[in-house]
Amino acid sequence: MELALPLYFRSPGTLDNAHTIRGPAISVTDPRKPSMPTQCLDPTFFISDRDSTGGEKSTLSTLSSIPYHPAEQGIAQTREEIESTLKGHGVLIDSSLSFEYIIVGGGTAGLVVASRLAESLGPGQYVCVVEAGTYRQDPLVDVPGAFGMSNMNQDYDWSYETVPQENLHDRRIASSAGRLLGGSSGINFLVRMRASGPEYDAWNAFGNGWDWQGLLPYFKAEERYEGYVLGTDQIFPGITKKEDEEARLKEPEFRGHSGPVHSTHNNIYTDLLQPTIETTLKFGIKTNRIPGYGVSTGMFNIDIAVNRQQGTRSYAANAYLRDPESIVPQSNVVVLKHVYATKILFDSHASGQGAKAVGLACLGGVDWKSPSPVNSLPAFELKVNKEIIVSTGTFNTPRLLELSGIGNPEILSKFNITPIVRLPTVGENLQEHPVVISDFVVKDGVFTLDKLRVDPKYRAEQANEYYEKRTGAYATTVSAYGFFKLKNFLTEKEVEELRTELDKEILRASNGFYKKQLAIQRRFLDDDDVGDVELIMVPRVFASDPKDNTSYISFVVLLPHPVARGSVHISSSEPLAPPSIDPQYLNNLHDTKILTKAMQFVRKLSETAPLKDIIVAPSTPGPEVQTEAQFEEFVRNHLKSSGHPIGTAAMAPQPLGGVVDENLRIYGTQNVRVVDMSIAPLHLAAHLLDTAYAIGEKASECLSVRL
Ligand SMILES: Cc1cc2nc3c(=O)[nH]c(=O)nc-3n(C[C@H](O)[C@H](O)[C@H](O)COP(=O)(O)OP(=O)(O)OC[C@H]3O[C@@H](n4cnc5c(N)ncnc54)[C@H](O)[C@@H]3O)c2cc1C
Repeated sequence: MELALPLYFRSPGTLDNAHTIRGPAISVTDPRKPSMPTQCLDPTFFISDRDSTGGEKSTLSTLSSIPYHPAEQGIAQTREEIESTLKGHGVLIDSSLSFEYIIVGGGTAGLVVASRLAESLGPGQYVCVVEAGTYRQDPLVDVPGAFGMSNMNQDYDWSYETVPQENLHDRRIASSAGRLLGGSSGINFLVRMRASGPEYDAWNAFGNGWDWQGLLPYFKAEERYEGYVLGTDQIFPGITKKEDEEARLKEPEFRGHSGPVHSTHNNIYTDLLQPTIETTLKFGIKTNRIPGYGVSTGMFNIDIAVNRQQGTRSYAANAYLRDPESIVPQSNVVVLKHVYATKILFDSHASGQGAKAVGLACLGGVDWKSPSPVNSLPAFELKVNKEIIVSTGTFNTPRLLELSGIGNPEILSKFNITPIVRLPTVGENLQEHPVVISDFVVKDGVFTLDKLRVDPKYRAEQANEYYEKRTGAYATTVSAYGFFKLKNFLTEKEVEELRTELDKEILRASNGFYKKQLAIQRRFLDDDDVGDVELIMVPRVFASDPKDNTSYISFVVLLPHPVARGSVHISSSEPLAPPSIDPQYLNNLHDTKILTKAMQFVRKLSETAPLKDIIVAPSTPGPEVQTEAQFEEFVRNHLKSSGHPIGTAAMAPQPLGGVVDENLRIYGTQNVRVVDMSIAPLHLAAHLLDTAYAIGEKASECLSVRL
C-alpha cells in the first residue's frame, strides 16, 4: 500500500511531491505507545520509494530529508506569544517584576542549571531560560540511529563556518552547534564519556580547585546508568568475565543511577567489531572495561545517551525539564523558545565591586533560515533580580559577551561598542578537536549498519522492530571508541621528534597561559593514562559517497590535545551576524604530523589481520594515497570539526588570561556567570557531553542552591 505523507509533514518548497512513502498505514495518533512521541514511531519514516529502488539515498538521509515539524515547531514566536507566555506566570514585560535568574541558552549545561536552581526557588520566584531554538520532538533528534543527520541543518544547528583556514588550503570548515532546546546534546552523536582523571586534575593547575575527584559526584549526579544487557566480556575481545564482574562491583563508586540523563550501551554489534578490536590489540591497544572510572585509554564499548525503555535520545531537554513540550515545563522555570539574547544590560550607576547586570535584551521570532531585519523583530527586555547565567556555548558565549561590552577594548571599539568590562581574553584560547575520517569497502556478506541502506527488506524489518519494541538497528549508534598513545603506532624516535616539536612550541608560546597549557600537554605525552589520539570505528560508510550494494567500515581519527589555539569574536555589532570563528587548524607541525601519521596507522590497521580479512580496499582515501606526503595532503583537504570547541571564556586567574573565576563568575562583574564548555581551560581526551552536564551540576552548587 502506498501512502502519501500525512498533511503535517508537508512543507511547501521542501518536499518533493513525488517523494511518497510506502508502508502500512499507521495513524499518527496511534494509541499503542502513548508514552512515546507517536511521530517517532511511524515506520513509514524509514521506508521511502527512493530507497526501495536501490537508489543513492540511504535510509538515514531519507529520514533527514523528511520535513518533519509539527506545525508549532517551525513557527517563530511573535511578541504576543512571548508576552502571553510570560503573563501566564504573572510576569509582564516592562513591569517591575523580575526573574531571580536568567539562563541565556537552554542547552546542555544551561538546562542543568535551570532545573537545579528551580528546585531551590520559593513560590512566585522564577528562573527564565532564553533559548534561540525550540523544542523538537522529531526523529532527527529522538531516533538514535539518525545520529549526525541534523548536523548543519538550520532547523537544529547554528551551522557556522570558520574563516578560511590557511593550512587547509583556505577551506572554511563547517562547525556545528545545537540550536534547539537541549542545545548540542540534541544533535550530537549520543556518546557519553569522561576524560581521564589527570586531565581534570590539570584544570586545577590554573588554581581553580576543579579536579577529577571533585567533579566525580557531579558526573554521578547527572547519570541514570541502565547497565548492559549483554556482558562486555561477551562483546569485546580482551575483556574477561572477571574484569566484567569487578567493574560491576565498582559501579556504586563511579556510576550514577538516579540522575536525569540515561546511559546505556548498544545491543547490536556488527561483524566489524571483533576484527577491529582484535587488530588494535595487536598494536598494544588494550580493551578497557571501565572508561569513566578515572582512566579512559584503551578501546571500549562506549556509553550512549539512550533511554532504553523508550528507545530514544536522552538529552538535556527531555531529561532535565519535566515536560519540555508544555509552556511551563517545571513549575518555576519559564522557557522562552525562539528568543535570541542580544545583550546583557548593566546598571549604569553601579560602582565598586564590578558591573551589575540588571536585565537582558532579546529579540523574539527570529526565522533563522531567512532572518528579517533586526528592527522588524519584536525586541524586549527581561529584568533580573539575582544573576544572569550565560550558557550559550563556546561559539556564542564570546559573541554575547562582546555584544554586551565585555571583552577586548580594541575589538569592541572596532564595532563602536562601549567597553563595560575590559577582559582582553574573551573569545581567545579556542581549542577544537580536529578529525579526519577514512573508510574502506568490506566484503559482501559482512554485516554492517550499511545494511539499512543497501537492503530494503532489512530496513523495513528494522523499522517495524523500532516501532514495536524500540530496539534494533534504529536504536543503535556507534560502539567502539578508543584513546591510545603515540607509542602504539610510532617508533620511539618518531615519538621523541614529536616531544621535541612540542618543546619548541612551548618556547614559542606567546603568553603565560598558553605556555602553561602546552607544558601540561607535554606531560600528557608521557602519561599512559592520557590518550594522544582517538580512534572511532563507525560500522557503516562515513567518508565516501557510498556505492549501491556496497558496505563499508569507517575510522575517525581525532586529535585530543591540539597545539593550535584559535579565537571567536564578533564580526559586526549587528546582533544576528555570525561570529568570526578561527580555530587555526594545523598551524603547527605537531598537530599536522600526529594526524597524518594516525591516518597512516589506520591504513596499516586495515592491512593487518583479522581486519584485513574482511576488507576489500580503501575507499577514502583511495589506494593511490600511499606516502606520508600524500596522507598529509589528504588531511589538509579533508580535516573536519568534531563539534568539540572549548576555552573561549576560560576558567583561570585573570592575570593569566582567565575570563571566569573558580565559581564561574566573569571577572569584573558582580552577577554574571558563564556555565558551558567555553569555561574549560584545557582540552580533554574525551567527547564533551558528560563534562558539560557535570559543569552544569557543579555550577548549580557554586550558586549555593543544592547539595
Ligand atoms: C555535531 C556534534 C556532535 C557531538 N557529538 C558528541 C557526542 O557524541 N558525545 C559527546 O560527549 N559530545 C559530543 N559533542 C559535544 C557536546 O555535545 C557539546 O560539547 C556540549 O553539548 C556543549 O554544551 P554547552 O552547554 O556548552 O552548549 P550547547 O549545548 O550547545 O548549548 C548552547 C545553547 O545556547 C543557545 N544559544 C546560543 N546563543 C544564544 C542566544 N544569543 N540567545 C539564546 N540562546 C542562545 C543555543 O541554541 C543552545 O541551545 C558534539 C557536538 C556537536 C556539535
